[in-house]
Amino acid sequence: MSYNVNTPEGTRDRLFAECRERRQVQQALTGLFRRRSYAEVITPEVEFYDLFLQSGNPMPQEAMLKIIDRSGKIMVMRPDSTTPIARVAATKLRSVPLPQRLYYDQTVFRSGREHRGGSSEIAQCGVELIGASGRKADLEMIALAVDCLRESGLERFHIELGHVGFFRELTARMDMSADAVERMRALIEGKNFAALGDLLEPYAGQSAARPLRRLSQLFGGAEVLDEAESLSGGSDALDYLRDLYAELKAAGYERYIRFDLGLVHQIDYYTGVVFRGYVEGAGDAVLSGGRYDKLVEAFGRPAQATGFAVDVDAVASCLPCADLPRLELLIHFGDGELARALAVVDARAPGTAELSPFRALESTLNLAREKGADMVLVLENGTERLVEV
Ligand SMILES: N[C@@H](Cc1c[nH]c[nH+]1)C(=O)O
Repeated sequence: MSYNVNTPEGTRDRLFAECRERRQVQQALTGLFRRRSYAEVITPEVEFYDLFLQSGNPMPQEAMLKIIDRSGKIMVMRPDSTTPIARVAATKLRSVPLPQRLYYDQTVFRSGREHRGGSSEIAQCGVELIGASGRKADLEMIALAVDCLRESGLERFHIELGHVGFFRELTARMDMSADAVERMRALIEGKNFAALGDLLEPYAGQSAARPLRRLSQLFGGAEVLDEAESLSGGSDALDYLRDLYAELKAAGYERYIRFDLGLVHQIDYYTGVVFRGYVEGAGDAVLSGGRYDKLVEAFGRPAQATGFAVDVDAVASCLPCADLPRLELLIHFGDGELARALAVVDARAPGTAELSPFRALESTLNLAREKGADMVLVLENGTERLVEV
């Protein structure tokens, strides 16, 4: 393998149309965030590893890309934006009144996604609503998640709502080690029905074993709340989801909302409603978020919060391909004609005209043929003429 020509695993060059599509989605999302009064923050690309241990691990430590600095400290390429933003809200923005609405447009780095064809560099646009608890803040966030995907140009998508409290309520009723609960969480998250059944086998006599076993299959329309209710015998988390649904329905968001009670999330900091956005026909989530009421407090400022991030490239890949402009005109200009030549380029649609670097007109004409341009504009001694290629 040559290190000169290959990029590291999980990374790649992105060219032309892909860049345009990414920018288009970023513009749509950040425009919407600003309209809803979110202000931008940019956090460092490299952070101390310890930062991410502050309130549980947001992800397995082997997923973080590590760097050792000069003094031997372990640093990581930003694996998540929510944790650094919680740090900022609790420190630099400590005296700014709550709630704070913050947004970001930055990359996170997570390795281990390569084997599924995924990238280690994930361009995210996200929001954090810090210092707001309860249903109004959750409703604002879920409505914004729907509006984001609509604003990006997607039509066939939905947001799946879950609640980590439901899983917690059920596991609290189980006599089970913390380790087994964690293993169970991973199996539910991965919708690994068979292994989940095996894990729960020895606990079959306990009352919450049956709903836990069904958890990874409890997804779909609002009817899954009824099924979950009859399996579990009722739960505060389910009542809360029902209440949110009624309000979202009244606001016209009903067609975008589904439920997945098996959404028990790998990221550790969630404490309440969690949600993911899916585009029909595409496998992985394009949006992910939820309520995290303890993370900001871990940095010294009690503040309940909620937020989400959009995977910009995942959204872009679901949109129709952007048409790249075609070069139509080359400009062949003589001495003293630079300003006029640039004025012609600037006046035309971007990407449709460019300057020829050659002195001889014949070379410019050859270049025009090679690049497929239709015309050459010759600017010489204050005159201009068009030459067909
Ligand atoms: N940081 C989360 C998304 C999120 C933002 N706020 C809350 N959750 C992620 O990358 O999946």
